[in-house]
Amino acid sequence: MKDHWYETPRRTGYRLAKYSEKGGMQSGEELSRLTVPLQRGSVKEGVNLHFRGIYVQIDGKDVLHDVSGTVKPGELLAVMGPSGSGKTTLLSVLSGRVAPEHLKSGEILINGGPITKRIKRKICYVLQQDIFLGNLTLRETLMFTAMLRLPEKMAYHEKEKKVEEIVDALDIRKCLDTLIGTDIKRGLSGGEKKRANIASELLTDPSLMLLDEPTSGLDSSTAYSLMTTVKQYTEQHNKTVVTTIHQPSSQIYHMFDKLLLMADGEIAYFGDAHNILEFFSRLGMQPKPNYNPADFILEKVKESDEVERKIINASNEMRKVSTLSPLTDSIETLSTSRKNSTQNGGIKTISGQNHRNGLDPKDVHLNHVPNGAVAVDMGESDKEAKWPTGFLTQYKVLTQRNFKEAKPRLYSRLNWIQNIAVTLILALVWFQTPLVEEKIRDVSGAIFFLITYWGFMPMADALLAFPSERLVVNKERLAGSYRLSSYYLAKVTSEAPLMLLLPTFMISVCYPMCGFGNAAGFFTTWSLLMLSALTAQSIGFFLSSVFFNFREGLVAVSVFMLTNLLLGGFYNTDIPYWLSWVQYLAFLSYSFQAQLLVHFTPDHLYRCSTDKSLFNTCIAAMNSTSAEATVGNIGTAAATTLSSVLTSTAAALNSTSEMILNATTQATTSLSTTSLSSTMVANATTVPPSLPMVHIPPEEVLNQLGVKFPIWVDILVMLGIMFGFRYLAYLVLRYFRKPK
Ligand SMILES: Nc1ncnc2c1ncn2[C@@H]1O[C@H](COP(=O)(O)OP(=O)(O)OP(=O)(O)O)[C@@H](O)[C@H]1O
Repeated sequence: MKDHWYETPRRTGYRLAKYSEKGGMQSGEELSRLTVPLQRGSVKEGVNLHFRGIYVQIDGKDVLHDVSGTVKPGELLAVMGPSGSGKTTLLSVLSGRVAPEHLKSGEILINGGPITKRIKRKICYVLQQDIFLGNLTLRETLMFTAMLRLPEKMAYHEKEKKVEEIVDALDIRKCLDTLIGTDIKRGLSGGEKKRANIASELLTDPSLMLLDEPTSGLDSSTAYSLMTTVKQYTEQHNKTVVTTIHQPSSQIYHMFDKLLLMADGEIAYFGDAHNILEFFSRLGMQPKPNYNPADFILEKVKESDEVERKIINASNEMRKVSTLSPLTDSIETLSTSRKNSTQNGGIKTISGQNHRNGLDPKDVHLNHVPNGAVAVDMGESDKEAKWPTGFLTQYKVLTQRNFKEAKPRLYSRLNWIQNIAVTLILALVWFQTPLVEEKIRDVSGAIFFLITYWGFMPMADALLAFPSERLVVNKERLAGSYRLSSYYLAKVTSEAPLMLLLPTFMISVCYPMCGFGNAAGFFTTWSLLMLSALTAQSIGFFLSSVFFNFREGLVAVSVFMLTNLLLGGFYNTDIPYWLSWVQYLAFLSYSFQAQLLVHFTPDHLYRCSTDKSLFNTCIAAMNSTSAEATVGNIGTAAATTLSSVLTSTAAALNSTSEMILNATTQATTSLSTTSLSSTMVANATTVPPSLPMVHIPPEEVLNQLGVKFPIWVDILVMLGIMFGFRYLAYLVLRYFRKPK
């Protein structure tokens, strides 16, 4: 074996520090220079990455066991190994995303310094899955990323230019206006998505790029073209790239500068990728001529446990020799002598060069400059803001992005069809409902339906709010793109107007068609319906933050709504005392009562029933009408008697005088008329004769319908529930849904 392991960067003019298994260092005076030289001031350089002795244990199993390596600017390190050998875990460790309880030990140096929180944010980590918001186009995706992750002071047109450059570099210009796509809606192809994934990470111009399986799922020519692009980008822009890869073609394999072969969490080889066959041949393992080296080494590692052990042992031997070399000695000395080794996200990080220069690791940080790579500053206090953009910019950009993303979800064709159908049924069934006592129950039924429907719908819609974009938000939060608070506020702000359009449509059609009131009444009814829908949405947000699984969330919404309905006093007024308190928590009950209060008002009176009424005012009016009718009956009887007396007197006197005859005729006529009237009055004792137009006082209707509180109490309670649940959802996201 010849030269391998560490060498100082060509670009910085340092001499090669070569080691051989036999002889150790051949040119070692630069051993102290493990990294790119760091000078005071801003030095636009690449990043040297060193990791050493990484141990990761998950559930008692050693996932990574003493893994070490190094990569320089302009180099492409491939991490290969059978499935489950720990490749992804290693990338997670390098990006600082492994839980502290799993990372038992290890050191990671970036340019000889520790990975501070800010440096961590400058490392681009392209995940294996292509995580995007599917309803945005590629251009929108990249522009929103640029707006969020590039410095605020960078002009908009510069950000556009940057996007254009990256799009060209990755050859995805032709699909700039194509939707990313979802499971249902087709969009970018697999290869385009991979490029888009890398493009969105490259926007921040990271110096260290960690790519997890960038070619998985791609056909060989797409994979080759993608890796060619990555290789060119690495060299041209002096990037340091670590990529995991499963089974590269030989063409792709030859692009790698270094290879880290993993087997069962251990190193089976680390060194120059082109020396791998030599390493295997020294172990007596020769590939057939023209055999793909990648296939060969993976086959060997997987051949049997003994072969795997033999390869690992040989690799360890090779590393031992290297450990004796002055270079690694030097690392050792540095690591042990370090006074200020720091703990960062579970990763023990040490400062190398900086300490020797008498500088504190805290003073080493990476600054992003718009057009260059990472600028390594030393000796200056860390003045860089924690976030690339301010709260307001984040809020504005995220609101716009969410508005675009949520619109297709909330205004899907299915949603419109459903709502138009329900609106039509409601408007036709309750069409021009007359304002009579018999219709009070019907109208309150319509109100109840409206608030229940607009209780359930926003709640169920909100269930998808967080789970649908959880992966994107987690990825962006881990990359330090924005604050959770700005995301959350943007989310609730942008979804509110979107959600309110459909109930507004429904109430605007139904209110006049059903004859529910005048314009003033419409406004208050609409406002209360919106408040109710927003309250329901808040509960949905909360449930969505708790249950990331949609099915579980749907069950939670159903249980919540049914509890509201069953214990809210709508169906049963005789709720057991130990459960009766629940009705005071039922938001539907407040919403319903508020709607009743604005509907049954003095401007919108209902007429008493002409049959049996339930309302005191109507009963009293009915009774007084009956009494009047009885008094009239008595008068008629007296007239009849008088007429009879007159008639009989006339007959008795046998008077033929005209006057008396006239009187008799008049009396007879009067008798027949009176008899008719008497019959009518007799019938009116059960049905009053024309009951005067009596209206039911609204308070009697409200009392009858069980309204308990004044409207301001209902509104206050709904506002309380709305803000309370929104805040609870935020707390859940912040403390229980931290991205890992
Ligand atoms: N969170 C976890 N809980 C339990 N086991 C885990 C966890 N993460 C990783 N492992 C285990 O660690 C081992 C290495 O996993 P890792 O994903 O790093 O492998 P890999 O080489 O990237 O595999 P692949 O090539 O299939 O993606 C596997 O055995 C895996 O089951």
